[in-house]
Amino acid sequence: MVKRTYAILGTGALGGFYGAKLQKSGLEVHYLLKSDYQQVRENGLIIESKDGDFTLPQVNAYNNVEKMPQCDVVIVSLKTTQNQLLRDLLPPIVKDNGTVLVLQNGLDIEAEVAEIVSNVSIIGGLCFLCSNKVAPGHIHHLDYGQITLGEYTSNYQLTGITQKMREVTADFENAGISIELLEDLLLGRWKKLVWNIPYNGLSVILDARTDELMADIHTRQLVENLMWEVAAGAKSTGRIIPESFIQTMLDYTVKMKPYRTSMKIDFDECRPLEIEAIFGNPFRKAEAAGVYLQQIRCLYQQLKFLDMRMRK
Ligand SMILES: NC(=O)C1=CN([C@@H]2O[C@H](COP(=O)(O)OP(=O)(O)OC[C@H]3O[C@@H](n4cnc5c(N)ncnc54)[C@H](OP(=O)(O)O)[C@@H]3O)[C@@H](O)[C@H]2O)C=CC1
Ligand SMILES: CC(C)(CO)C(=O)C(=O)O
Repeated sequence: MVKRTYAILGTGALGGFYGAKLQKSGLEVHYLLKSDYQQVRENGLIIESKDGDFTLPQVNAYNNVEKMPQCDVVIVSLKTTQNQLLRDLLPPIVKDNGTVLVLQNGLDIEAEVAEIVSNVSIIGGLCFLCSNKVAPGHIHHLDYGQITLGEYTSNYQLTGITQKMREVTADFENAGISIELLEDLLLGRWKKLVWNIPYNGLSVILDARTDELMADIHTRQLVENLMWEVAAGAKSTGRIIPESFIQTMLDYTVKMKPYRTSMKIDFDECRPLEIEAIFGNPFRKAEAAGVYLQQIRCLYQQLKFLDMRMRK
């Protein structure tokens, strides 16, 4: 059987981790980098992981997509704040009839990708991962790692489990990454937002870790109210998030090790925040369906202020 080749668009905390796992399992992986290019080209990748540390002294590193070979599967793992680059980065490296696997947080990114490339399958992946890039080419995987995958079709109609989903799943599972398959990508994306909207947003605005947000009765209530509003957003697009799921997310976070969300880390390190993909797209999608997500819009407005002030 011919092995599929992979490209990683953005070799950071997430792309570096999954790419290195795929390479370690025997697949050919090509990594696009920016500031870490020289270091990674010369020294490879270091993965410090709760599942076992490993290094890849030699990797296929690039700082220009034009030099990369076309690959069967292209993993989009930039921060969504860089997605305006996809128009230039994606077309040269994805094979005709290949797959684009979007592993970013947020909503509606697959629809943006579909406007850029045609004759490819687009799969969205929700990553339940806690990983940080701690130095150039050095990734620290703290916890979790499972990915939930669903294939995108126009307007997020239900697809069932497709052949392309099964192929990607086989490669990831062979690399030791657990996969769950979804027939309804849009529902999966809304469910991931049940976590990301309250915790990412409040962690920045209130300067708090997840354990602090859960320990205080006022912030815990805020978290829960926001989760309900995400469920209302989902409902406006015809997707039902059951009450039990909200309870599961609250319980999951209470049991989690105290966690500084990725948005809080970005804020602390003065990097642009993924506000549009995680907050803007959801409230705009709901508004287009006639439902006004007041609390989420309020978080969005505060985060936009903080992001703008930080950049000044
Ligand atoms: N980290 C995690 O545990 C999780 C992350 N996610 C999501 O995954 C996505 C990626 O996040 P994460 O990996 O944490 O982010 P990182 O910032 O760690 O990684 C993004 C990488 O993209 C690189 N990059 C940026 N611009 C370019 C460019 N023009 N060419 C090549 N490389 C470029 C960055 O390089 P440089 O540093 O040089 O700018 C960086 O290494 C986000 O949407 C996030 O929300 C979802 C779940 C968990
Ligand atoms: C929920 C969490 C922290 C890990 O499961 C995550 O996936 C994220 O930061 O987006």
